Amino acid sequence: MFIGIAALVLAVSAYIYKEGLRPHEILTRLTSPFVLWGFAGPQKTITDGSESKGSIGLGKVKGSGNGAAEGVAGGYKAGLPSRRDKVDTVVDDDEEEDPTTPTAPVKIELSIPEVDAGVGVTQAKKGKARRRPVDDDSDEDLRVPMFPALNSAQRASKPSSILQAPSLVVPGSMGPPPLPVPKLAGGIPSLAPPSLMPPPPIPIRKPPGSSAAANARSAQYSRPGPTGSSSLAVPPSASSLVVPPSASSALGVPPQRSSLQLPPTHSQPPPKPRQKVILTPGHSPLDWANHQRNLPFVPLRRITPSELATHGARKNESKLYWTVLEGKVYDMTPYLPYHPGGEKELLRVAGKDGTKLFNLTHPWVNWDNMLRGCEVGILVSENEMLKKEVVAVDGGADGGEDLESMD
Ligand code: HEM
Repeated sequence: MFIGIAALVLAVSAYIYKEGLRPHEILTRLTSPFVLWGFAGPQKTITDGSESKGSIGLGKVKGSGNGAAEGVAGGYKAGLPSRRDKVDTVVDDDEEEDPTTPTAPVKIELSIPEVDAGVGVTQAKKGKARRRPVDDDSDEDLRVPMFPALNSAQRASKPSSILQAPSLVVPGSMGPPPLPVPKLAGGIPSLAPPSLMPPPPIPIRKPPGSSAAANARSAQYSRPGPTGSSSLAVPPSASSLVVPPSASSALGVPPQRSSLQLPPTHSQPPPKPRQKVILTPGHSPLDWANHQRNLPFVPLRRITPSELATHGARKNESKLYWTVLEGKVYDMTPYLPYHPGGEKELLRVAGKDGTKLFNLTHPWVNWDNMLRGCEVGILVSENEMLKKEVVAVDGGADGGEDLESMD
């Protein structure tokens, strides 16, 4: 008895050492037969003759052909030949043990719900036992096939992490069902996790003669064309795209008339090209400002149109050129070389009233300030000259005149 127990302990120890089991795995393997047998009732037993690598129960086999076996305290020990083909019936703990039957360790697989095709199954029930046909080579290999099979579709569809997790895989038990794999509309399984949304459908070109729904779907993704009813469509007659006449003339393109465009107006004459002359050195506007300040004082006097005419461009013996701007007579002779428009233009108004022409040419020019030192008098009629003698009174530094004293 003692020797038997010692041998049993040694065998178990040797098996544990060989398998490299951890303590919790040993407890799991020891307790699973009890739990499964006691609460789950009869279990299927695979007797495909594979080598024992799955769960191991410790039990005794009753006899060698009568089908009585005690599957609670036995199991195949490492190195022992398989006796599964001798096991006909698996009985419960409460079944009476036949003392005459030699006990032998038997591997009893308790938690294999299904097996692959071609594997013999013995389904044990309490008090009864049914046996399915078993392969003849079950003596040599009692190994429990892993479920699902290595080449099954279920294993291929499972994440490898689930199958490899030791806490989730109970030897001899069925694994979790495969995770649902979302499929696309075309039947192609998606590789994305099920929590993520599938990508949007690929827009399909509208084939001619397709249905109305397909037309609406394709119109959602298609670019609006000129014939579409979208608000972004460009109207066929876009007058805003017509090149304006000014730009087209500059580019040398004939202008395109549109019904919304105003007709071209020619109310204003084309601008006159500038006629600035190249002034001689020392005759810039700044030079004139300095030169005007140094001009000698000239007493103002009454000047008649006849006298003004003697200071014109022609038949001018004095070579002094006068002009009238708004009633004031100016001797523009010193300004001639400083005039940006040239002497010729300035002499056009010599000996006469030049107000109108001056304002037509450059009304922005402050002539009163520019010609302050050139003023010689005021323009009076011939009748007024005959009445009174004009006497120049004011001879100040700024060239001002006392017009009251002239009267
Ligand atoms: C008598 C007093 C006049 C004074 C003080 C005067 C003064 C000036 C000044 C300061 C400018 C330069 C304007 C600028 O750069 O914007 C100018 C330009 C010119 N002036 Fe006179 N001017 C006088 C009379 C005249 C007259 C009578 C004519 C002849 C019609 C004339 C014809 C011009 C022309 C053609 C220019 C060139 C305009 C241009 O730059 O495009 N000016 N003048």
